Amino acid sequence: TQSTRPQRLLSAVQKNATRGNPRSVVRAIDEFCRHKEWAMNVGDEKGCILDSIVSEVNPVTVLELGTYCGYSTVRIASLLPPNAKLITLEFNPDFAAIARQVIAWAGLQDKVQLVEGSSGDWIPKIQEQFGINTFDLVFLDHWKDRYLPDTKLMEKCGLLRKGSVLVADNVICPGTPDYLEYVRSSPCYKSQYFISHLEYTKAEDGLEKSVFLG
Ligand SMILES: O=C(NC/C=C/[C@H]1O[C@@H](n2cnc3cncnc32)[C@H](O)[C@@H]1O)c1cc([N+](=O)[O-])cc(O)c1O
Ligand SMILES: [Mg+2]
Repeated sequence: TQSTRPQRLLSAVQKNATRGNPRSVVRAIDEFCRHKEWAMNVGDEKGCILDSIVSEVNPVTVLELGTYCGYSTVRIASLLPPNAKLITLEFNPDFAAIARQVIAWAGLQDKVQLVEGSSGDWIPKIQEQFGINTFDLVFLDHWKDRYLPDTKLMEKCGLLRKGSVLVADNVICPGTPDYLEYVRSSPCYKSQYFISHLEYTKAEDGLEKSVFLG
């Protein structure tokens, strides 16, 4: 049977990356996506911006919405302090299965909890299920029309505290206009745009960093 792109991406990791070396996993995926098959990872250029924000926040609790193949999961988790936890939500079982293997190849399975399910269902259950009260950092990279409803849901569930940092991918391409309008106009957020390019292309895209003011 024909393989899927995520399966071919995983094969590239297993062939070209060193077990237990997250940087080699990130490099192998970027090489595959730049020279073989484009895939919707945050990528190397926006990834460097994401790395700098993660390092600045030095989060103990992280939530990622939309795991896909686990590229940004590995990038973020590789920068976390030893006691930190990253919860990543992915509702497509095929993508989740690939991401688990990519995360394991990087040796980061002890820092990462991949939850198979939808953000809408799981955001209200995280506190009771995982004993996490609030998130220091949230990375939004799932369906673009879910960014705003899920942000409002996180506020409602008390998952954000004064100083929590939201980082949103693709605010220009494909674009998340309603989310951008909300975080840039709401008095509850201090927002900043980091201009970059859509992964592996010359098109403009960027990350929006929004600090929740409580
Ligand atoms: O569409 C994009 N991303 C959507 C990502 C979607 C991923 O998040 C999961 N998901 C969705 N809602 C979910 C709710 N709950 C859990 N997982 C969920 C989907 O199963 C998929 O694994 C995209 C597109 C381009 N592009 O150039 O076209 C570039 C990018 O960087 C992108 O991120
Ligand atoms: Mg994206």
